[in-house]
Amino acid sequence: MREVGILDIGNTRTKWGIFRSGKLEDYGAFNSTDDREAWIRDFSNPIAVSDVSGNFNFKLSERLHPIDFSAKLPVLINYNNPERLGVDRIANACGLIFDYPGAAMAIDAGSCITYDVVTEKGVFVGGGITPGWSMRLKAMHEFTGKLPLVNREEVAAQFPFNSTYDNLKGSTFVGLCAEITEHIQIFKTQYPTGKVVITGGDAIALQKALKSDIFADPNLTLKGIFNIFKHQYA
Ligand SMILES: Nc1ncnc2c1ncn2[C@@H]1O[C@H](COP(=O)(O)OP(=O)(O)O)[C@@H](O)[C@H]1O
Ligand SMILES: CC(C)(COP(=O)(O)O)[C@@H](O)C(=O)NCCC(=O)O
Ligand SMILES: [K+]
Repeated sequence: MREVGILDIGNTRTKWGIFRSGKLEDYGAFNSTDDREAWIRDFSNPIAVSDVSGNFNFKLSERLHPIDFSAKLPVLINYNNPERLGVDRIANACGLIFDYPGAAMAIDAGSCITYDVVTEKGVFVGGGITPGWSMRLKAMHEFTGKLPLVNREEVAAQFPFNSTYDNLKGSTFVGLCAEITEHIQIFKTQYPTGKVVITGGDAIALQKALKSDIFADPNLTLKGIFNIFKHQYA
């Protein structure tokens, strides 16, 4: 297993990674499905795939291996309906287990925000799911007659915000940060020495704004998929 490719197919973007001798050496995100297909065609080694979009064609190449959640995993799963659990969330749990020993929580700020908690004994015990940053802004535009589509960015202004754009932008951001901070606080009450790791497309922007002491690890899911693949095929 000198070289392994990884695909993390989310509901917004597909992220890719290449591990050589167990180390993530190259990574990125595709701009289109055509780019993704070309990458798969050109990659000559096994490719481990996590797909939560549900519309990826695994028949494109025989080098594609869906990570199999009914097979052995480096994490134990304690979830009422494990058959529905997002594979990206299990991958995040498996990323935590190897790189952040002890109790830990992954916050994956992607299309949705997921909270994934792993105990010190290496058991995934659930977490939470809420709408992601872009999804919140898109929803207000789509489900109203008059609200504009606003870019996700922080506002320099303070509450009370003074224009339509800043009302949407500013309070969405205040709400997002408050929600994440509250989840971290609850987690810390239950696991006082637990580590918190933020990942996903919005991780860096959010880490900067959050006052809590948390790690940003944008490649946590890629590393978790690799850990699972290694566990199942090595
Ligand atoms: N270049 C980008 N294209 C699209 N979304 C981006 C980009 N950079 C950051 N984002 C933000 O990241 C989110 C997607 O994060 P990602 O972790 O890729 O999600 P998913 O795994 O659900 O596809 C978007 O909803 C958006 O808020
Ligand atoms: C919650 C998710 C939509 C997150 O997907 P993402 O935002 O990364 O595209 C995905 O993990 C999923 O479809 N989960 C299934 C439900 C569950 O985890 O219980
Ligand atoms: K994700």
